[in-house]
Amino acid sequence: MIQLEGFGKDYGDFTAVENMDLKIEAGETFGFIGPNGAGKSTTIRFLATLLKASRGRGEVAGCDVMGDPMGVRRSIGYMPDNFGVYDGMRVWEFLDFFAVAYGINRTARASIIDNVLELLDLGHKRDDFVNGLSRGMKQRLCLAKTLVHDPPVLILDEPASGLDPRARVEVKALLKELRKMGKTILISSHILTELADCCTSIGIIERGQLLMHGPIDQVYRQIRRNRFVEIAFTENGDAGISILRSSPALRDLEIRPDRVIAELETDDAGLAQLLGYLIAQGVKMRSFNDRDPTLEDVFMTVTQGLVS
Ligand SMILES: Nc1ncnc2c1ncn2[C@@H]1O[C@H](COP(=O)(O)OP(=O)(O)OP(=O)(O)O)[C@@H](O)[C@H]1O
Repeated sequence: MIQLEGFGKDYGDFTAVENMDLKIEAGETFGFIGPNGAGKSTTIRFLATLLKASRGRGEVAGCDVMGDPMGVRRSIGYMPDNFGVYDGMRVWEFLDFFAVAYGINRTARASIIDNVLELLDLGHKRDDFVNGLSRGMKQRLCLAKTLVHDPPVLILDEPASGLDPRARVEVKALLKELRKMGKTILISSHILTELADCCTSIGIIERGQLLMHGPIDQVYRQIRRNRFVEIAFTENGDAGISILRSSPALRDLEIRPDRVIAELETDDAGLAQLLGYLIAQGVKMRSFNDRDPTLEDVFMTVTQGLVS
């Protein structure tokens, strides 16, 4: 549904995105993850037909991004990172304005606006002025705007940025709902955990390079050679930490007040051996938990500390 082939973008001498290949299948919710300045918005703005590529090409819903921009625009709902709402308009008028722009006739518009308002839980704000809405409500209204022409593809640039935790949870729930409706979604974020439970696939971008992408479980598996073990010591914790530090398999060690998290390049046998050794050395533990990597772990492993 979304495809990039050798996409690159330069701003003068500066290369913002290098030679990016990407394929997102229909029905996927793709999390585009990277720190500030990584090149997410540049890629997204190209896909939304707002920016020309310096090299390469892209396709959205079968339409060539540069050859058929109108086809692409009809197929996408785009939410920019810096969105604005027009002052002096009521909520329903704002949506009606975009529905008119998409050429939807008057009769259809009324029911579409009602449906979209209901989906976004904005029905009670129908007649409010948009400039009086809270940030969270404005963000939701912007999301509503992307849906009025019922596009198969949604391209959302940091839709949850600046929202409080409750509003973030609501955005995530909404994304799941939209996925169930069959939408293909590309969503960007620099907050890793934000996307962990609502994406089917992810791509990790840093300094203009897509370092890794694929189905979320595949990406996890690729880095699975590194194991993340959470250990809570009850006695001789200092000795435990020294043992971990002297292990040749240790890649990273995070020490927290109640536990440590060791990243180890080893297998099941190696972990069993380490556990046995800790016990033999008189280190007491209430847990030694080989946990699944989190999105944060994946990101740190993949970017290998290039993040400044
Ligand atoms: N119009 C422009 N002219 C010059 N440089 C630009 C322009 N737009 C973006 N850049 C640079 O290109 C790089 C990528 O920017 P981009 O906005 O795509 O990153 P991003 O991953 O979306 O970051 P953020 O999370 O901060 O939005 C940055 O170094 C940015 O400063």
